[in-house]
Amino acid sequence: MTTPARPAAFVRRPSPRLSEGLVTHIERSDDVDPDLALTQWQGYVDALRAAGYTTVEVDPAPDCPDSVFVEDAMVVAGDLAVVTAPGAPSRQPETDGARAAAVAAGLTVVDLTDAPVEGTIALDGGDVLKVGDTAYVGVGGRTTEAGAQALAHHLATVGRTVVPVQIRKTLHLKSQVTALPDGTVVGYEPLVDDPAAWPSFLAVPEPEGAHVVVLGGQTVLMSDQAPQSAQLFRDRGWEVVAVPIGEFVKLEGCVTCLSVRLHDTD
Ligand SMILES: NC(=O)NCCC[C@H](N)C(=O)O
Repeated sequence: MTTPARPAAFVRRPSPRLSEGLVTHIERSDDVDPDLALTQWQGYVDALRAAGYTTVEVDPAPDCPDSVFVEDAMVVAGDLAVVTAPGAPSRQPETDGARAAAVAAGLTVVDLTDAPVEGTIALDGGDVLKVGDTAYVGVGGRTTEAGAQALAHHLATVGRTVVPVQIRKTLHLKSQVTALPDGTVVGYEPLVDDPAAWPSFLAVPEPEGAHVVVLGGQTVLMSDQAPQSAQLFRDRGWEVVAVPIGEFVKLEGCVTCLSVRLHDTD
């Protein structure tokens, strides 16, 4: 019997300029603590490792305040890494390090913009929610229609289908919904554009309960600021690992955006 390969995840150390990161749908906080952010980031990385992940550090980008949100720079499906075209100009330099890390990891690497699509191609990885062979792509914030079409072009090569979803209420699609291991989509209803659009939707009682990272098997990783949602998930049979990520939430981040998991669910 062969030993299954350990799952892997890309992470990126926070920039010392984290407090200058973008905020769009929330008030800017004046008390982002870079030391606490680094401690929380290390705790998040440790939680991935404790769940059996090998973590691979993308080279830091100290001049890019939002670079810790590495998920936005790359979409991985199977062995394919699509280097994104971030919708915010200040985040576009983040993709060079992401591309280098994906090449070094031996993935097949393509650029999102290298697709036969008309119009402005922009897409953040935070807008891509993978559930089975479907990638739901949030359009309307950082991601354009052309960006979703370009991703569809690339993901078709690995047998994935893109379903565009219009978003208005949050920065990214995965700021409003993510999926449990069985594909149930979870979201905090006041921030979900259209709960009825999801085939299987579970409302959670806290905003931060909407964000889960599937760690494989029965386990999800989430913020420690959503204890009632965590209990709801436990009651449904899932194991929950909860971590403090408050300094990143102040910059409109969540658990999903702090890593790129090299497996097919989010
Ligand atoms: N995928 C994510 O949820 N990314 C969070 C990005 C937050 C960052 N401050 C931004 O506005 O781009």
